[in-house]
Amino acid sequence: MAKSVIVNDVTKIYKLFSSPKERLLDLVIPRKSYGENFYALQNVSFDVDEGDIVGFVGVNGSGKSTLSNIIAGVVPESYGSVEVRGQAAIIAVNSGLDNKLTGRENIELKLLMLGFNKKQINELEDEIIEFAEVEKFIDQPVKSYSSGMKSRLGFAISVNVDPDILLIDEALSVGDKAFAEKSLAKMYEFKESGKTMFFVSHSIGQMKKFCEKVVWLEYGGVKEYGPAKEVLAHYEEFLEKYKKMSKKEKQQYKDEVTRKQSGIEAAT
Ligand SMILES: Nc1ncnc2c1ncn2[C@@H]1O[C@H](COP(=O)(O)OP(=O)(O)OP(=O)(O)O)[C@@H](O)[C@H]1O
Repeated sequence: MAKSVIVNDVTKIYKLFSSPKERLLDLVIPRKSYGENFYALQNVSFDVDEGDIVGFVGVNGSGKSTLSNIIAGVVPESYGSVEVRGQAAIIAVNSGLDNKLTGRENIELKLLMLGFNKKQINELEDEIIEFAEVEKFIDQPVKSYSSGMKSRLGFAISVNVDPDILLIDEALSVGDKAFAEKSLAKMYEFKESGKTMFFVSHSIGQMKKFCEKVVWLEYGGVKEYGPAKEVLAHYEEFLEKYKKMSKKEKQQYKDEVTRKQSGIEAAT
């Protein structure tokens, strides 16, 4: 089976600044001393076959969105590499639309960036507008849209460009029931056509229904990767325990995991 995505030792570092002044200083005189390095992902490796449907699970802040955005090419990795065969498109709750532009301008910009020509854009535009159900508002700036409208438009653009790889980040949790059903039908179409899909959701039920494999992320590292049934069973077991932990115990657990990830063993 041909590989569709190879994630090779990917690390993502965000710089955390203590003040806007520090951020500015870092821009003017970039020095290591400005800002603190925060590891959102650390040495993440796994690969995915063509046609696989892969879920990302993990508690809040474990790096699911960062990883999806890196695979989609929206966010650059700091170290490591991601090989992607074909065109990837991401659908996210935060739909990646430019608020200052109108809906139509956003469609055109996104399609231009994906390499479509004027004729193809004209053909696709109406389909996208109709799918998103935003006909009346398409020439208004996106900042005037409701969050449901924004996510419908983001979803419509991503699925209608017919990408080889589709990443869906919590996108099914917004919008009304009718749109969610329409979106799900579109995703099943993708599944049937044998395309690779990534799926981020806090709903284990949705994961079970949809995914064949699951990557369990824990504070930026891969805790487990394998058949969905197996990994989700382990993750559910963990969640039961995690939910019962106090804030202090959660912090201790996080410290222990991140210490192991960075290769520093406890002194005792
Ligand atoms: N632009 C950024 N600058 C600084 N830190 C960031 C940035 N984006 C994400 N992070 C941090 O990186 C970590 C991973 O975030 P990410 O959104 O990928 O996690 P997640 O698993 O998708 O979380 P959630 O389930 O809450 O959506 C978090 O601690 C987050 O605060």
